[in-house]
Amino acid sequence: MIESQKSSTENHQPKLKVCGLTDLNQIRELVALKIDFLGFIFYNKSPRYVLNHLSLSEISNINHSGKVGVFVNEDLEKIIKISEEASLNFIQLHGDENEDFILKLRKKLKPEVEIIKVIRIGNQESEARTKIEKVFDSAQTDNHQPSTINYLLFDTDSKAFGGTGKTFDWNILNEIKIPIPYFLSGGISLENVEELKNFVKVNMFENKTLTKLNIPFALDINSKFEIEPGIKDVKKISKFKSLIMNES
Ligand SMILES: O=C(O)c1ccccc1NCC(=O)[C@H](O)[C@H](O)COP(=O)(O)O
Repeated sequence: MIESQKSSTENHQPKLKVCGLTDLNQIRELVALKIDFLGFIFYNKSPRYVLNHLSLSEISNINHSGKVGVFVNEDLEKIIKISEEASLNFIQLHGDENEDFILKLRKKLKPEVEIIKVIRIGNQESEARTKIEKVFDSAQTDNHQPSTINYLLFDTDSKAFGGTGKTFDWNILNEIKIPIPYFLSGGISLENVEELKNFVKVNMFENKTLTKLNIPFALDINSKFEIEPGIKDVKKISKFKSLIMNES
């Protein structure tokens, strides 16, 4: 984890990821707003499929250290190629990628590129727990580096994989030991800011030590801040950022 990311966890102030970007002017505005992570969808069934709008070299030329490529059950060599040609900093695996695949990917990716593994949450706490344990049992066995997966991202389960605008019951996460920093995702909007702040507060209050804190490392927003798929409402994002960072 890089230094700036550590200090954010220690301050209990979640970082912000805006996902599903397709427009260079909007990306410039979001960079000026100091958005921490910029998400690009490389899944051609998504209405936010970035390669319908931007080339890999245009993405590569965006000067930002939080460029996240989102992939769903993609071919490993294709992920490597895109990661290098678009100069991505993070790979978000949003499908059913298994431990073997993630390990192979880790070995082929540049060491500085970090992996975010998505866990899609349904209605059952026990199911969520099993999914987390499965990811970690496998990632930590044999001589695997503990850093195979750098972050988790919890999103709402759906056949579309992501970008649904639907929330899951965040309280499911309260009872689960989450061993690494995580992104909270799925239907986050201006309408649930108070609920979100409450969730973060409850977690800070109920856990005594920093290592046990279950608060999100970052919040991931997408379809609830759009005018149409891939076109963001930057004013709305700016308002959300102020509210969540207690700036207003
Ligand atoms: O956004 C998409 O179209 C998408 C499609 C397939 C897989 C992932 C996708 N998005 C990835 C994200 O990280 C989204 O931000 C996340 O699913 C939350 O989206 P939303 O519920 O719309 O806030």
